[in-house]
Amino acid sequence: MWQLLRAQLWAQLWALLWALLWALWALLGALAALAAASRWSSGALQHHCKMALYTTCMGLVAFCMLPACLCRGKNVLNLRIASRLGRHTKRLIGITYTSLGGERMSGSGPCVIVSNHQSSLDFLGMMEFLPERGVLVAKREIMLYTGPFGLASYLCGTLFIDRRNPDRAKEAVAKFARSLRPQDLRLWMFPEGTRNHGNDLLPFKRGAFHLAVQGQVPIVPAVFSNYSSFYSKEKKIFKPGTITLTVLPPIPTAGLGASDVGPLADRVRDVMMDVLRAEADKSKED
Ligand SMILES: CCCCCCCCCCCCCC(=O)SCCNC(=O)CCNC(=O)[C@H](O)C(C)(C)COP(=O)(O)OP(=O)(O)OC[C@H]1O[C@@H](n2cnc3c(N)ncnc32)[C@H](O)[C@@H]1OP(=O)(O)O
Ligand SMILES: CCCCCCCC/C=C\CCCCCCCC(=O)OC[C@@H](O)COP(=O)(O)O
Repeated sequence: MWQLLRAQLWAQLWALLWALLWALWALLGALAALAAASRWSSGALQHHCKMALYTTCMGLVAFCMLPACLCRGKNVLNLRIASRLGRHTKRLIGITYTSLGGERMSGSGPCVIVSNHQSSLDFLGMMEFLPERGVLVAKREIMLYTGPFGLASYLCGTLFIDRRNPDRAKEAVAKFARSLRPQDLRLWMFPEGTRNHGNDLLPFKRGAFHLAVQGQVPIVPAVFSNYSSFYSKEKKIFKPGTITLTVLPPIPTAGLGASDVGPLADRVRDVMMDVLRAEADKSKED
């Protein structure tokens, strides 16, 4: 009797899971079709469809990688799975990536990569260019409030920052800095600390630079080209377009201490601003 009940329960669970998967599949197909069709209709519809498609794909990737991640446990190698699966989403939403100096990402050994942050699309850029043993920094809310994505981000060894508690954030940074060299990590961080849609850079937070100095690893500055001409959350546009990541030569931190962090951050911000300015001048000429 009990065995029959258990078998029935399993059968129901499987049926539910299959129904869920089919529903998701149908949802993805519908969103992709709408995103493609909306090319000829209002920009806002296209924006919403593509964003929904992007978020659903990332959620789905997170969901699908969970069994493998749970078996391996918390490990930065799990992020490779997200990168290999997640990067194909670019085709569905019409984004092409190119890079200049991309070989510097993995070639520099353990390092802190700092890049500008224009929108949530940058997560896709990170998946595209993720170096070997890459690991990300994220606000704590991502782990707490994004379901399977949050759990996957935890299992990928992400460094979570509690922005409402800077002392705790600094402690987490100092602890992580000690593992950069021993674990051969390339930590990718947004020194602006939040999204910035403009064609400039916000003042830099200091965490990334303390991390590099404490861990005695170089800083690798990387600049996503400004894509506000084809993607804008405010203007509700999301047309096809190309994003270029320019990776600059590593800036060493060997021998630097806490008092050097300010000038180091200013220097890195300056070289990144130069890239954005040069790109803006070039697109004016074209
Ligand atoms: C498919 C699914 C898979 C899942 C994959 C993974 C998903 C991941 C998602 C990825 C997408 C993610 C998307 C996202 O989530 S984007 C948001 C990500 N957040 C960040 O990247 C955080 C950036 N913020 C910082 O780095 C801040 O500096 C922190 C938070 C650390 C401190 O905040 P605070 O407000 O305090 O910062 P301040 O910089 O104004 O500095 C103030 C003073 O403190 C000094 N100070 C600073 N730091 C340190 C330190 N460490 N040791 C000693 N001192 C330190 C500093 O020198 C200054 O002093 P002085 O110099 O003026 O005397
Ligand atoms: C079974 C699957 C069901 C699907 C459900 C979908 C759930 C997926 C949830 C989340 C996917 C999000 C993917 C994009 C991640 C990008 C993160 C990001 O860019 O966060 C913003 C942060 O930088 C700065 O935030 P603030 O502007 O400072 O505040």
